[in-house]
Amino acid sequence: MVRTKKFVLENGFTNMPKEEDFKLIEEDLPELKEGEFLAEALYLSVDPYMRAYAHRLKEGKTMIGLQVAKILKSNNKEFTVGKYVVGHFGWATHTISDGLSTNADYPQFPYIMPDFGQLPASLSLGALGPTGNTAYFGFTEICKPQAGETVVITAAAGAIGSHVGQIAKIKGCRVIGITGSDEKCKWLKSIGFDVAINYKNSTWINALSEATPRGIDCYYDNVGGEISSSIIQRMCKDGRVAVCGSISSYNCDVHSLPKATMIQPWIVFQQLEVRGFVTKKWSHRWMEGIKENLKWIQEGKLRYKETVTEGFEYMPRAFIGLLNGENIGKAIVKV
Ligand SMILES: NC(=O)C1=CN([C@@H]2O[C@H](COP(=O)(O)OP(=O)(O)OC[C@H]3O[C@@H](n4cnc5c(N)ncnc54)[C@H](OP(=O)(O)O)[C@@H]3O)[C@@H](O)[C@H]2O)C=CC1
Ligand SMILES: C/C=C/C(C)=O
Repeated sequence: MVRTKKFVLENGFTNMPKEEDFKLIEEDLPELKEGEFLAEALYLSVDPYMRAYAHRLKEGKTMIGLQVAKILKSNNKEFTVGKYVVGHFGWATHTISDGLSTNADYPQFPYIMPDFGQLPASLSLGALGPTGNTAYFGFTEICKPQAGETVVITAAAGAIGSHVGQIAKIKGCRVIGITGSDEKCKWLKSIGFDVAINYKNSTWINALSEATPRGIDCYYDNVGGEISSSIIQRMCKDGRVAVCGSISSYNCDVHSLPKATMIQPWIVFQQLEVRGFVTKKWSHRWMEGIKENLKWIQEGKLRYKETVTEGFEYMPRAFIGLLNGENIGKAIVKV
């Protein structure tokens, strides 16, 4: 008999999630049926979408989330013992799966982790998983960057932002990152960003103007709100905006969303292409993104950083820390 620990949602979130909103419970798992396997989590991901999708979460249900897990027992020919599986198994230490989609709200099939050579399995949650693919497809397909263009990225020191910035450098662009601390700015410069600006400084817009004398060709938007309105007002004609997320709104009730300056005149007169996306759109090309990012990492062109919280019981703390901007690079939890 295997016992799993899991976090269920105790209370629906009001504004910033609190540790009391989660409850850690233990459960015995049943014996495996034909076609099933048992996996033990090694690393779990904490991500902003867990807050953005809060309206879909039900009290008493296991928190949603991706993990990479080791297969301990199996009655499934595709998922054999000893392999690592990447799956949306939620905030749980042990899972029984039949290899099919586990979550109707975020349907995605588990898959066997590709061979990363000596690189850590945790990268399957970040640079060599959804994060890397969100950066790769969202940036290359929507921003369509050209060498010499100016690219601005928000939440630039986070998992996706730092990855996008490095792809932009590979593509020959000039890259400006907007982030929330001087320490993060320093790190962005160390991985090749041309300019890094702390939006918590009251003069950040002046710094952005100085850094973009010709305007902005591509904007990879992770935050939305007033920061994005200020950036979009500096876009060049025919500029492209990839709207990846709007984290500045996630902790607000839908009835009290922050107001931001109107941007439609800039969209019209600069003839901007503004495109939202969800990475699932490129599910059919998933392994292409992973392969490309792996190649860049192996060639030394793409660096990754992880903020690792040790201990499954600290999942809520790691998640709240992410929403508070405590992470640099990808936020993960090591069981
Ligand atoms: N469209 C899609 O398919 C997907 C979209 N996303 C979205 O991408 C974005 C980045 O995600 P990810 O890289 O995983 O997370 P990050 O690693 O970037 O972590 C979130 C960061 O957001 C910043 N932040 C938090 N609150 C605010 C705020 N009010 N204003 C400005 N910045 C804030 C913080 O950094 P700082 O110190 O700089 O403030 C924090 O570290 C999110 O919006 C997420 O929802 C993610 C996955 C898939
Ligand atoms: C699939 C992820 C979506 C967001 C908004 O994070």
